[in-house]
Amino acid sequence: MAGFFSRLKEGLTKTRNNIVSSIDAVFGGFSTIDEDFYEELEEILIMGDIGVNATEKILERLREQVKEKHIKEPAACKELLIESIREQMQVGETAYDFENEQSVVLVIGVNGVGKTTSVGKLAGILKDQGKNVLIAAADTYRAAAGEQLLTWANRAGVPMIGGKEGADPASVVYDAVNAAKARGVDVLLCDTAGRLHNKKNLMEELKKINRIIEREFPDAHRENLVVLDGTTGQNALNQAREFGQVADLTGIILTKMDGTAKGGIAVAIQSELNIPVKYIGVGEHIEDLQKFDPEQFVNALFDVKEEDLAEEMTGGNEDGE
Ligand SMILES: Nc1nc2c(ncn2[C@@H]2O[C@H](COP(=O)(O)OP(=O)(O)OP(=O)(O)O)[C@@H](O)[C@H]2O)c(=O)[nH]1
Repeated sequence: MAGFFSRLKEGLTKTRNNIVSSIDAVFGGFSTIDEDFYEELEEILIMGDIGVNATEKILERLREQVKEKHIKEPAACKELLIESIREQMQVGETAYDFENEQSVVLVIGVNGVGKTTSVGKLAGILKDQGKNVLIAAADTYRAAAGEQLLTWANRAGVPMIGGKEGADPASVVYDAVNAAKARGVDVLLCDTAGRLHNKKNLMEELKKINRIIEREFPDAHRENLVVLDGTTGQNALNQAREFGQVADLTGIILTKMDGTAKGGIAVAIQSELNIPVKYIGVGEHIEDLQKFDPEQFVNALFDVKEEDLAEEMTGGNEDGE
């Protein structure tokens, strides 16, 4: 787990250097907690893509706590700010039932966000858990997409079912679902296209794929993961909302968090979408896709030291790691 945490921390370096060092500068630069202090914090959080709504909630909570605890020194409320961000990210227990049941996992998202890469990484993770995994390459619009996925499938040591360029993606899914049933596959991972002639066609195709899975494999546990590119900021929220109109989204894979200084988007997503971030991508290697733990994310971001965590845990958090 230590390796995981340090990879996460390393992946969040750009965000830490941006948001967290600016926050530190405010804590160090103000001698009293006044409106200017809150305004500066607000600006930094919004600039870091935490989003207007989540920022408002975070600062409202901070103000309450500052009042309640009679805090006068800005430096003394850093912990409270971190805690308030943590609170905003809590969405309850995140379930990974697809790991333990026969499942079909549909991976959707717009073009270039990291769907194929994430399917490949996920296949590797599940295979390492001893699962029988099958990949369906339902992005038949781009020949390179199938080849790229095959490279990942080979790397993960997992079979793949694809179709010729231009084949009907729904027919690839049909074949893959039936193969999954026949072979007793634990998890079928379906990569989908991110680009069609227009958005309407893309959405219609996803609906069709959904219907086929429901009809052919009604007993399978379903997981619909939308992939969002962390570097696209608030746009990512809109994409999730749009995909949410055609598929019952069960989780988010937030990619490229290593490539952005505005990793606050994870806070905005957790706080505003009501769909849990299940995985976070912090690099291009297989081990750079990690299960998302909001607590760990905030600790990695703010570089919360182990001693501080131990203190917090003895403060009543019994189910800490
Ligand atoms: N740095 C970084 N790069 C990533 C991450 N995830 C994906 N990428 C890169 O993002 C690029 C696009 O990823 P793809 O997996 O091809 O995206 P896609 O959504 O399948 O794209 P289409 O097939 O065009 O729809 C690739 O160069 C990946 O290596 C990540 O977490 N960090």
